[in-house]
Amino acid sequence: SGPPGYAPRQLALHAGPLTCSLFSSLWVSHPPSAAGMVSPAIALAFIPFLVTLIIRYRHYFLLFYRAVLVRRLQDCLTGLSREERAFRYVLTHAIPGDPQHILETFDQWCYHCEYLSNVGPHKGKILDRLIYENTPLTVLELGTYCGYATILMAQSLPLGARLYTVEMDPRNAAVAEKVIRLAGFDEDTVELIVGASEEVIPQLKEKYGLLKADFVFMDHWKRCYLRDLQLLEAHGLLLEGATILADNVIFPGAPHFLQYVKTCGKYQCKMHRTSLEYFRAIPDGMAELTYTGLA
Ligand SMILES: C[S@@+](CC[C@H](N)C(=O)[O-])C[C@H]1O[C@@H](n2cnc3c(N)ncnc32)[C@H](O)[C@@H]1O
Repeated sequence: SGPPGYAPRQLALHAGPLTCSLFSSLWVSHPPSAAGMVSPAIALAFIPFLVTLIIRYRHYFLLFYRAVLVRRLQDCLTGLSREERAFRYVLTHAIPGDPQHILETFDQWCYHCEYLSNVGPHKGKILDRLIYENTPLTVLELGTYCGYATILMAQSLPLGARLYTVEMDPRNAAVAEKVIRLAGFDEDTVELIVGASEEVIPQLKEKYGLLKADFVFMDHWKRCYLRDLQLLEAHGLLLEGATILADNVIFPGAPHFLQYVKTCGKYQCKMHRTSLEYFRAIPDGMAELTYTGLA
């Protein structure tokens, strides 16, 4: 799951070299006139290129439209953040105390109203299955957002297990706190920590009593994945055999993180190829790691 702004970045990555070479060849053969005007013939020559670009990357344009443009417009019109708007919808449509119904209500909102970067129903199944198979007692989530994945995991935890979830944005954390309590999870089961992961991780043992995690869900900013995994290792917070599930490693991607986990010798890696939350046409993946404690 990723924040708005990914679509243009992804587009620039794909379209950049092609656009540049096209522009530079046109520049050489037809430099702009003194008035700085591009001739209509050259402008016309671009139309097929633009149409091809739009068709090829239509799903990324749609993502940009829904995640950025609609969001900005609604923010101005309502004076609320989109996460607060989603919470209002959930509050009026979901059954309190029923986590599954709350998740489905979020999904309805995301498919029919506005885009949210929850893990979503398809990748959610992978997460749910791993929690079910591993029966972890101590779970750490990095990036709570609205609490979607938090309640998805919490509902499958074995009795006596504890989930710590870390969110740095206080507005998102306020929404998540309400969602988690609406779903019926108390502070003994789910503890929401408001702060940036790089500050919270070093304090997990002493301040929060998290000695070692046997399941980690990484779903915050992708550029933080590698740094935070190494922080977890350095502070001895990973139990041998722990599972780490990292979302969005294909879109928007976390190449340095993937390179590290594949080469450092401390992890067994498996890739779950899937699609971006609420966008079946955009490929994405989740990396499942098993910490061997070696190397
Ligand atoms: C993709 S959303 C998380 C989605 C959530 N896991 C779910 O599936 O419902 C990413 C969230 O991570 C938070 N975040 C990003 N970097 C962070 C960091 N370094 N520490 C804590 N939270 C972070 C953002 O504020 C955002 O709310």
